[in-house]
Amino acid sequence: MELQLALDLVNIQEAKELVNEVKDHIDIVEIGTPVVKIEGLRAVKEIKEAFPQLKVLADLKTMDAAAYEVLKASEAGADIITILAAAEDESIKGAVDEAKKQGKKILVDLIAVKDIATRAKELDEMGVDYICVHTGYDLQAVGQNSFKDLQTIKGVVKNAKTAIAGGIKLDTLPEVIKSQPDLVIVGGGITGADDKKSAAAKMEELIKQESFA
Ligand SMILES: O=C(CO)[C@H](O)[C@H](O)COP(=O)(O)O
Repeated sequence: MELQLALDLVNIQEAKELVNEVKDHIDIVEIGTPVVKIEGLRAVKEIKEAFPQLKVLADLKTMDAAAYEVLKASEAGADIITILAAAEDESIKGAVDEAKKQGKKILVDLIAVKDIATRAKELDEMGVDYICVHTGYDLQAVGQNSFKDLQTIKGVVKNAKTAIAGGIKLDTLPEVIKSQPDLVIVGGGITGADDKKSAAAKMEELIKQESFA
């Protein structure tokens, strides 16, 4: 099980400072969708150059022109690129094919998909690398989370790795870990903590304990 730090509400300099603080306790740095929109793929490039030991995920949430966007993010240094599960199958397949050519991975985000079991099964058959359940900020604000959705996709996904994102904090991480996702994505649970290094270290510890249990 890996831990991904999601950076959504920062500029490139702030991103570098945050990663520097927690770099020993995370596996993947996510350049969040708002960061890519505001700073461009330059954010991916600069973080990969500054922290080559970490994998970098570009959270493009691609909906169309998938192969081209995967190519550009790959050229910027991304190791993993995201596409929306709601995209056309042709887009998903284009993303998967381009990622294979570039030696990169595709994470598909199920945000806003209603029948996640059916879509997760289809995505799995299309050869994506990760399938992620995700409660975005706007649904977190009305008290929702993706913990049950994770169990649902674990029941149908046979090949891809499973991931979960959306409002995960230190106190809810044990419940998430029980469902054994391959990847846990945490933004505010680390970036909003008074002691970010300690929050990331405690999360890493919980994940390690469970992985070896
Ligand atoms: O993709 C995102 C928002 O669309 C976030 O990166 C993801 O939800 C993780 O952040 P947080 O833990 O703060 O919810």
